[in-house]
Amino acid sequence: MLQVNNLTFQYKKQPILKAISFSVKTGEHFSIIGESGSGKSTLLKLLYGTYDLNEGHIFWNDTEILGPKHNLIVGPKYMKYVAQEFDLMPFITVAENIGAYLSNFYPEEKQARIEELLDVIELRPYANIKVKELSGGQKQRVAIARAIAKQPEVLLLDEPFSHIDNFKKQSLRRSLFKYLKDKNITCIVATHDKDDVLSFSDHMMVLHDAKIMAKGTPQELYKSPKNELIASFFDEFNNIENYGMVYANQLKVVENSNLKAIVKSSYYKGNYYLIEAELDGETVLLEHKEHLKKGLLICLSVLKQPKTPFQS
Ligand SMILES: Nc1ncnc2c1ncn2[C@@H]1O[C@H](COP(=O)(O)OP(=O)(O)OP(=O)(O)O)[C@@H](O)[C@H]1O
Repeated sequence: MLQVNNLTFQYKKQPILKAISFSVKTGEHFSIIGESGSGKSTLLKLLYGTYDLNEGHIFWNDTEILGPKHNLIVGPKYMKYVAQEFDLMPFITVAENIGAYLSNFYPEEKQARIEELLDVIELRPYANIKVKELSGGQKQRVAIARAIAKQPEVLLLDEPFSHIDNFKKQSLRRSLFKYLKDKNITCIVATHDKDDVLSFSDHMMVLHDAKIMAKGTPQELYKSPKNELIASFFDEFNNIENYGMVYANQLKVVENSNLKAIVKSSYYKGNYYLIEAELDGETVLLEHKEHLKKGLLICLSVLKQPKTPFQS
């Protein structure tokens, strides 16, 4: 288990992270989300032992993870960290980069392992291409494969698919996260992408103002977002009187109701349209299966229980 107790850190005067405590069980997939600059990358770097903490402790099982004051080489052996700037060897091939830290003692096993990893990152046809000839997204995939080559106990991923196109992203994400679960590798992901979180994370945490704003399972945070920042991570939402935060997919067009709105715009989204409408002088967003004409009067129904008087 990874245990973070009361971690506080500042690069200069301003604290970046204050009194952060959380734990991640072995084999769990844990996501860290938060706005740009909220300290996600910094936290991953601290978990890797890149800097000394100002206060607090980090443990992996019974071993404390300590910073450079205590270690000549940053990064414990059982942990791998894939940073946003992946640091590969450009003049050797994809296969050689992936195998860089694997022992040459058993060449057949090494080859088999490289091939297994090439499949995980879906880059088998590029095995013999030099890394300098790859695109940014392909390099990112090689960096991930190299990090898992020696089967770490803990993998830290910073925006792991940020350079990868939408054509590949979905299948690669499933393939990598399934591989990590199968191997019981604890995985901590800093991300801006709800698709990295919703289907894969066991738990997640939101960083804001140097603190933990919320923690829970993706289902808990999605179903009852504590505030607008959290709701906006997951989806388009509205703030509707008596109901609070209502996702666009919880607002439906019905034959008749007291909620009457005028359509302003329809945005094609593939299997639905995102409709922008005006309700009591406020803009609301809803999902609808068809395009609706600008100026159309529609009646809306909220697929959510109204708030009780005690809810905020
Ligand atoms: N090496 C550094 N020296 C000084 N300040 C830094 C350093 N690295 C990051 N910061 C500052 O720390 C804060 C948190 O940065 P960090 O990169 O951890 O945020 P983040 O949540 O990962 O952002 P993003 O989502 O944009 O990657 C920012 O205000 C940033 O300017």
